[in-house]
Amino acid sequence: MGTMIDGRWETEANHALTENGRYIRKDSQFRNWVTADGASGFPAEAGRYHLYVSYQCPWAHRALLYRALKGLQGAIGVSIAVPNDRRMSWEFRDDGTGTTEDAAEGFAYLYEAYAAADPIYSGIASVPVLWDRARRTIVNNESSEIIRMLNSAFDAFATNKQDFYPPDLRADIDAMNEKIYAGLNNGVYRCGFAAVQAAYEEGCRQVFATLDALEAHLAGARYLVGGRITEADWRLFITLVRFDAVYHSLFRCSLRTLESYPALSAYMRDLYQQPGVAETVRIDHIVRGYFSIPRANPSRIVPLPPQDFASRLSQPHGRETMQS
Ligand SMILES: N[C@@H](CCC(=O)N[C@@H](CS)C(=O)NCC(=O)O)C(=O)O
Repeated sequence: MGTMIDGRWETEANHALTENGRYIRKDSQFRNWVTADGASGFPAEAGRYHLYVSYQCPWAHRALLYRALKGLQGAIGVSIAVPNDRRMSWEFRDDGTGTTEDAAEGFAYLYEAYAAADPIYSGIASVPVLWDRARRTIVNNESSEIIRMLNSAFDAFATNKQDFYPPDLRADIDAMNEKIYAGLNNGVYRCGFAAVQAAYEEGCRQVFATLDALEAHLAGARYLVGGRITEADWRLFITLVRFDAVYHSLFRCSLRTLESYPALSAYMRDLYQQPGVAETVRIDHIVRGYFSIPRANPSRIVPLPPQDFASRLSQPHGRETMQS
């Protein structure tokens, strides 16, 4: 898939992904913050910041979701990558399926943004990227931080000022996030990218132990924390919505389908039906992108996307009357 070494894209090079057969995710390297008051050097402004994303990627999906939920489409632009094998890193081109050229900077490939931000950058060129058009640099490439910025720093331009990380629920949200990250968001990757049997089995059991616990919790509560939709729900949603189409099959999360969990699948429909969410879910890009990852699928034959996906997610969820 290639990677960046000293500011150049190297098609044949790869950074180590596993240790003792276990998949290890590296920390993101650009960690600046946009703030409402600009004290960080990156003041929130309309038209200044831009998101580089792919509909395939669950981490990028977090950023796209927040842009839609907060009504920031008018203030923050977006470039949508082609969900291909990333031989040259993520590519920006209109392939007729909803991908785009890069209207902000004219980058053909995402590595160009990383090289512009740091001429000696080494590491993966990942989405999402929050890009500053004024300083021509990457502000941040860590989705968990990008969504916190979109949640509050841009409220002067947001059509929805709802706070998904309210102060009174922060400790509970953080605790829930940790479980969901280890057991699911990253847990499915520990299954899919394990290099030895024992690492895969350990990852797979953790994924389903986490799903089982969430099923029990969501049978008695409409949302994860505090009886309202919070960041924890959105961070769970992006993994659930991919589960049956790619994690169950390609990543060998094989014990059960998500659809066989009644509470979790109704909960997923509930979130999918919130305003603005459905447009951010492109199951065709998700399937094509994951099955184009060479180390996960050497033949790169892409299955046809699941039938009636959007209409099944639009069915009644029956959770409106739940007490908490
Ligand atoms: N920690 C990052 C992870 C982002 C990430 O892993 N993105 C993947 C796509 S799902 C990527 O762009 N990978 C590029 C590559 O592996 O070359 C975040 O949450 O923002």
